[in-house]
Amino acid sequence: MVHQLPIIDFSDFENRSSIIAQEVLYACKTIGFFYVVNHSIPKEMIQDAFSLSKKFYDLPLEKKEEVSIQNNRGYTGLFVQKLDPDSQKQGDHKEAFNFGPFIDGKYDYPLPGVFDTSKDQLEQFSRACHATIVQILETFAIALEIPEEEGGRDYFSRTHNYYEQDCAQTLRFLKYPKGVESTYKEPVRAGAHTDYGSITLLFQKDIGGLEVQASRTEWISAPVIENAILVNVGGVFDFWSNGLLKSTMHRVTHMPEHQMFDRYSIACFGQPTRNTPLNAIPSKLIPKERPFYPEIPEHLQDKILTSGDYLQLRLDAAYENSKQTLK
Ligand SMILES: O=C(O)CCC(=O)C(=O)O
Ligand SMILES: [Fe+2]
Repeated sequence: MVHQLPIIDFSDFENRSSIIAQEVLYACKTIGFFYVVNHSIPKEMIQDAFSLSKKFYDLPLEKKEEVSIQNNRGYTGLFVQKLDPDSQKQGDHKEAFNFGPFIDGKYDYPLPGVFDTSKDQLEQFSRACHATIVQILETFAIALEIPEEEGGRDYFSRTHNYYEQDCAQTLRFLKYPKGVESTYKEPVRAGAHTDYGSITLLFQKDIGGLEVQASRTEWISAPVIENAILVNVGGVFDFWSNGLLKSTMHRVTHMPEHQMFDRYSIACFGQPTRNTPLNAIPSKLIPKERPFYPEIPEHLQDKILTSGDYLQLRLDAAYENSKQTLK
């Protein structure tokens, strides 16, 4: 069993890519989570994103509700999302705002004024996240030894083109408001779940609370590590790789400091463009047989799903009362 999440150094990426790729593959075959240090997203850019997030959450509720979630973009209030519908009575005790991509300052979903006036900053951050996701996708292709004629190290990253019309990357600002114990009775603040996309980047600020499932019965903490990005494999990759890359359950639990302090985090969910078929990956390391995936209906288990099909199945399960149709 893994007792601590691995920390992988991405410095000098071009020269060290094959060593980094082996470390990433090992982490993803075992616990499915790792921290990246010496990544290429400037510290100030991350701090500025957190400041912007706070500015939005400080708005009155009515203002936030004017941009309520539609097509998986926009604001979700407290208790709306239920990440673990089988065991949660109430929804998650958190607020979230989902952004899609920004293309040269343009976006096609409702944005409140605080974000619209900072759209250049948001675009830079969203693209910096995308660049880091691309690096990680390259490490997958290198470690899986995808043949050159199949696309080599670009095999996965070419399906995540930021410029494509249907680029589905989701950037998400999260807030877990302080003082929860008195009003909220669930044992967790965000239910146990696996992510839906390909790769998730998570930025935590000051306050921990995230836990990762290390075995059937044990959870280990994923503490805040200064200047590190926490990375995990999402459901798309677990399914696409026939279970080689693990999309591991995680949750946000109560911690004593949550009484006194709001917890902010930022997630960026990489997602292959929606029409990407999740068909056999050309690598001898990929298992031939696909394991059973409980989140996929019986009749679709052996079918080649597209990335969009997969995402829609997961969204249907998570937002039981407000259907999030993808465009
Ligand atoms: O807020 C966190 O630390 C985790 C959020 C998360 O797991 C998610 O939104 O999928
Ligand atoms: Fe998650």
